[in-house]
Amino acid sequence: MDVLVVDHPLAKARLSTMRDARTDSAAFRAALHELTVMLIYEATREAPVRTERIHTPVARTDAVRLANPPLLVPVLRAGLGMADQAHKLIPEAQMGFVGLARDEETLQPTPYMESLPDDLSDRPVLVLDPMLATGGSMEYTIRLLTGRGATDVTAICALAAPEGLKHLEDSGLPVRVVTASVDERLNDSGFIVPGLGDAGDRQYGAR
Ligand SMILES: O=P(O)(O)OC[C@H]1O[C@H](OP(=O)(O)OP(=O)(O)O)[C@H](O)[C@@H]1O
Ligand SMILES: O=c1cc[nH]c(=O)[nH]1
Ligand SMILES: [Mg+2]
Repeated sequence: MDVLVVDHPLAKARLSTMRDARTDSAAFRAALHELTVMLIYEATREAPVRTERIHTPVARTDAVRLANPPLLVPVLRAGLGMADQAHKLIPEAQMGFVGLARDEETLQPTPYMESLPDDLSDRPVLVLDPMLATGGSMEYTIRLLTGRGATDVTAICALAAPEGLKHLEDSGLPVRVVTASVDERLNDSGFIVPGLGDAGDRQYGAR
């Protein structure tokens, strides 16, 4: 499985703000917005493009556009904090939504919302979720997508745990991961260490 770690100093700085327990909700959301721009920018570096001839005020030249704009899929709640920034970078993208809440006893994802196009064949998909912990929520989401024909899925995460990456790799699903950090491990409660806590609660308050 292809894993790209975006360890640019500016990405590390935003992630450090998110990790710091003193960072309040507004500052946490702002840092996630800025980090999302960097993650999407790197994730789409090799995206196929098409060209068309345009006129500048001075001469004719080639204009470059994405050949096949992706579907963006934020995983609620925490992934909502990445949706607007991703959409600003790729304004021609469509957006689907998946709502999952991890059961904190069993660590299994409980679905509560799904709004996706029926046919995703030939369409790249960017799944937006800041946290890849056990990998259960991402696996659930990717199975929804591959069930609709998706074959080109990229998971965009602020943080990934080694356990979650292994889980996805073992699943055999067609996914690439772009993250700002692969952290040390999960703790006994399934939280990423050192991590940043609960990314949903830190943006929106405790459920
Ligand atoms: O890899 P996993 O072990 O499945 O954990 C990761 C999931 O946990 C968080 O969501 P959470 O269930 O806390 O919901 P929230 O976004 O509403 O807080 C996170 O945003 C992921 O979706
Ligand atoms: O560390 C973690 C693990 C799962 N979900 C989170 O929001 N944080
Ligand atoms: Mg949460």
